Amino acid sequence: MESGAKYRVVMVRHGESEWNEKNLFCGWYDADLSEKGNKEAQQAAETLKKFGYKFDVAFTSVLKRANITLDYILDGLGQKNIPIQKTWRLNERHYGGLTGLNKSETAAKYGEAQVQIWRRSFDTPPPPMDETNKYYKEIVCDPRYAEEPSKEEFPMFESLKLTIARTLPFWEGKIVPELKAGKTVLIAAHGNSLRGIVKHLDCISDTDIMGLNLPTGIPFEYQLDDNMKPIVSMKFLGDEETVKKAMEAVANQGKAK
Ligand SMILES: O=C(O)[C@H](O)COP(=O)(O)O
Repeated sequence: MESGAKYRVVMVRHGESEWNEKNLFCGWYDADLSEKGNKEAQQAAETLKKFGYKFDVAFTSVLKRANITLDYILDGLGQKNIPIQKTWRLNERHYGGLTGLNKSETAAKYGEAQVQIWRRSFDTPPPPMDETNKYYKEIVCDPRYAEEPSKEEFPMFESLKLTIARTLPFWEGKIVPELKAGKTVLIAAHGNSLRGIVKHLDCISDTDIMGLNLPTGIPFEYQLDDNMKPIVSMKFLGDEETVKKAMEAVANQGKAK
């Protein structure tokens, strides 16, 4: 590790999902990985193996696109026996009433600027999901949420600010203690739940966070000092050009065709 660094955590956004492929707002809908997403997850395992990563504990959401990505990675590393904690607090941001809509069609209807605000602003939430949304029942009545979140906590929409409000307590309460215990941590989660953690670690402003798009399936590392401050920040394990192109592709999902 770099000098002054004490803790290492690797984060990875799930591989491309079938709804990413169709360019649909996904959020808490439990989309599967696309064929490309499976391959991205397998490539992530190969990359992490090449760099010799050995994880002690992993964290993921309760959504299968992240869980399958994690499974591919741990399987590829031969580390499937490490403890895994799954939590709704690492779920993707809840896209509310936009869930299931096509991002380009939504940009054509409401304007690219409005879609950019819904996708990337800090504290402007999407419109709420209500019972007329095709996916309302499937999400709200999902047995995986029987215990938590509580009825009061169960989101019908989330801004990044609201997402951070439920992700950060888990980071501080469950992930940081593992790091302080000397564990190397792997987090397989989602574009916006990870944007929230990154915003916190790097103290990114509410304005500057609008410019961050995380690519699918490319792991990135943080090395943190004793005060959890980054010594190494968002170091992607992939060549710069590939990462840049992948980030641009995510940004362009919000363009009207
Ligand atoms: O939930 C989704 O639609 C994606 O996984 C993340 O979408 P975004 O890049 O539009 O925020």
